[in-house]
Amino acid sequence: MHIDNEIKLDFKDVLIRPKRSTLSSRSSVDLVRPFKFLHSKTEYAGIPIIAANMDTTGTFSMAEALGKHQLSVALHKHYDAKDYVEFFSKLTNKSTAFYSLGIGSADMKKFEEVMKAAPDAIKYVCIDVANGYTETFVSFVSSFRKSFPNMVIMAGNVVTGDMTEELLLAGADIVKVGIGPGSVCTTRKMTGVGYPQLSATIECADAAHGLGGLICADGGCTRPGDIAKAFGAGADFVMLGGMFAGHDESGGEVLEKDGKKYRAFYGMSSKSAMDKYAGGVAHYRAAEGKTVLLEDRGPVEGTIQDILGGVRSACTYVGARRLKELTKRTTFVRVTQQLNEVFGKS
Ligand SMILES: NC(=O)C1=CN([C@@H]2O[C@H](COP(=O)(O)OP(=O)(O)OC[C@H]3O[C@@H](n4cnc5c(N)ncnc54)[C@H](OP(=O)(O)O)[C@@H]3O)[C@@H](O)[C@H]2O)C=CC1
Ligand SMILES: Nc1nc2c(ncn2[C@@H]2O[C@H](COP(=O)(O)O)[C@@H](O)[C@H]2O)c(=O)[nH]1
Ligand SMILES: [K+]
Repeated sequence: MHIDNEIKLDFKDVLIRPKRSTLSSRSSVDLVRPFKFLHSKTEYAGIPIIAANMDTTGTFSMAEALGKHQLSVALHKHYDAKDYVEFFSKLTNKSTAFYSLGIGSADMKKFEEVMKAAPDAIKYVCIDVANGYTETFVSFVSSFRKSFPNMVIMAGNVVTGDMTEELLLAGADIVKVGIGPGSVCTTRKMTGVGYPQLSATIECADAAHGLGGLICADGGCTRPGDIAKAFGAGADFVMLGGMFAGHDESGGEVLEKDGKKYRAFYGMSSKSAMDKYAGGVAHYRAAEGKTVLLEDRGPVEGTIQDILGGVRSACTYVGARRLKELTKRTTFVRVTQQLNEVFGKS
C-alpha cells in the first residue's frame, strides 16, 4: 500500500486569477483551434468541445445542432450500421463527429460494416471503455492504429500520465481523461477508484504534450466556468455529458409530472442503459451509473451560447485572444469557496 500525500484538485477547488489584458471585447476572442495529430495526417479546425457518446447526448440531432457552431459530437454506439452510413456520408465537416466503439467484437464488426459501405466517410473515432488500464484495451488501440493509419483516434479513459503516454505510443492521437467525475457516474461510490479531474487534466496534458499528443478532459464540468478551467489546465478538447443533456436534441421520451416536462438522463453503465442494450446487468457486475430526471431544457442552442459566451469571457479576463493561449495565461488560485450560494445553488 502507498499513499500519495500531494493534494489533488477538482474544478471547484480553484479559480482562474485575472490578468492585464489588451482585449476590449469578448467578441474578439477566437475559440476555433487548429490541431495536427501525432499519428493521423488529418487536420482539425473547430471549437474543441465534444458532446459525450452517451445515448442521450451523442445523437445525430445533437451533431447537427453543435456542428453549426463547429463543436463536435461523439456519437453513441447504439445506432444501426445503416444509420451511421447515411449520417457520415452526408457529413460535410468531418471533424464535427466521432464514431464511437468499445472493444467488443460486435463493436468492431459494426464499424467494419460501416467502413465498407462508406470507406472515406469517417475520419474521427472514439474508442471508449470505462477502464483504460487493461492490456486488452492497449492492444486493441494498437491494432486499430495498424488497420487505420490515418484515422484520428481518441481513446480512453485514463487519469495518469504514464497511461496517457502508453496510449499515445500505442496509436492514440487524443487520450480521453476522466475516471469517475461524471454527473451520472457512480464508479467512485461503487469502487472507491478515481482521481480529481482538474489534477488529472493537468498531469495527463503535461504527459501528452511532451510526446506531441493531445488530451480530451471528459466529465465533471457542471458549468461554463469549469470548461474554461479544463482548457486552462491544458485540455485540448473538453467532453460534456450532463451539460448537453435534457435538451430537444437528446431524444428519449419526455415525461410529464405536475405540468412540467422532464427527460431521463442516465450513465452508460447504469441499470437503465444495461436493461436497454445488454438485457440487464450481468451477474458478476454492478451498475456504475445512475438515472436522473432533468427538467426539459428546450433547444440546445441557448446552452451552446452560454458555454461559448462563458469561455470567451474567461479568455478576456486573462488576455487570451485565442483559446490556444488560455493555458499559458492561466494561474489557478486555490479557494475554499468558489460561489456565493446564499440564495440557493445556481
Ligand atoms: N469515465 C468513466 O469513469 C466511466 C465511463 N463509463 C462509460 O460507460 C460505458 C459502458 O461501461 P461498461 O459497460 O461498464 O464497460 P465497458 O463498455 O467500458 O467495458 C469494456 C470492457 O472492459 C472490461 N472491463 C474490465 N474491467 C472493467 C471495469 N472495471 N469496468 C468496466 N469494464 C471493465 C469489460 O469486461 P467485463 O464486463 O467482463 O468486466 C468489457 O469487456 C463506457 O464505455 C463508458 O463510456 C463507465 C464507467 C466509468
Ligand atoms: N462511471 C460512469 N461514467 C459514465 C457513465 N456514463 C457516462 N460516463 C462518463 O461521464 C462522462 C460525462 O460526464 P459529465 O459530468 O459531463 O456528465 C462521459 O463522457 C463518460 O466518460 C456511467 O454510467 N458510469
Ligand atoms: K466515456
